[in-house]
Amino acid sequence: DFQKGLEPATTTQDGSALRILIVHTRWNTPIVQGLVDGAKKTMIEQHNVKPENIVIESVPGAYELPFAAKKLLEVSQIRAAEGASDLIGNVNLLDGLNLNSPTTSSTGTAPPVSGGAKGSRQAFDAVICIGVLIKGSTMHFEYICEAVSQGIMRVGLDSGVPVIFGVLTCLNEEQALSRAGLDKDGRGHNHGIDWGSGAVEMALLKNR
Ligand SMILES: O=c1[nH]c(NC[C@H](O)[C@H](O)[C@H](O)CO)c([N+](=O)[O-])c(=O)[nH]1
Repeated sequence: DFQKGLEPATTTQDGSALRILIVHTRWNTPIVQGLVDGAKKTMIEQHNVKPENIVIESVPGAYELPFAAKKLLEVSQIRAAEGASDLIGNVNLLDGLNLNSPTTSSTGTAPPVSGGAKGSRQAFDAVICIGVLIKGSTMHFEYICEAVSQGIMRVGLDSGVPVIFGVLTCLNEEQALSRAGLDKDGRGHNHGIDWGSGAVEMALLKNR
């Protein structure tokens, strides 16, 4: 069982250049929202991730998390490559980088990343998949937990982008509330905090 103080110690890291995707489910929404808020707040306040560089998407349930993470990662990587090709498209080999072109900034880097989820061309540096599975009276829970954990691991390994497993697999609602820091006696710990720190740490490791 979770014992306070055993979670991984985290120091502040420089997340200021990172773009992070959070995909969350629409099951057990008050608990999921607490976890999402914990991850987002930690990334912004402790690790200096820019709010406009945190993109939040939702899916019906935990079983949909791996597909959404895979798909949204792919789209972000294609858009980033398009951005780079726009830049390359403006290189006039005869006289070097055409710095007068409207699509390159004075430093000849890719077009300035316009803030916000839709406009940015920066690929995601990490994904956090957040969901809450609570056991019912059938084996449905076991099958989903296994499929989702294997699926999320596979997206990370296949894409080369770290995907944080932010899925609580609980035997009852009390366990879930405690792990989102929403339990009445306040003895719990919001695991979203650890997932936010983990996403920044693994994104920086990917970018080394
Ligand atoms: O996110 C969850 N999805 C759940 N089921 C839905 C599943 O994730 C898929 O959305 C559904 O099977 C359609 O693919 C849950 N339960 O069934 O208990 C649950 O607790 N949490």
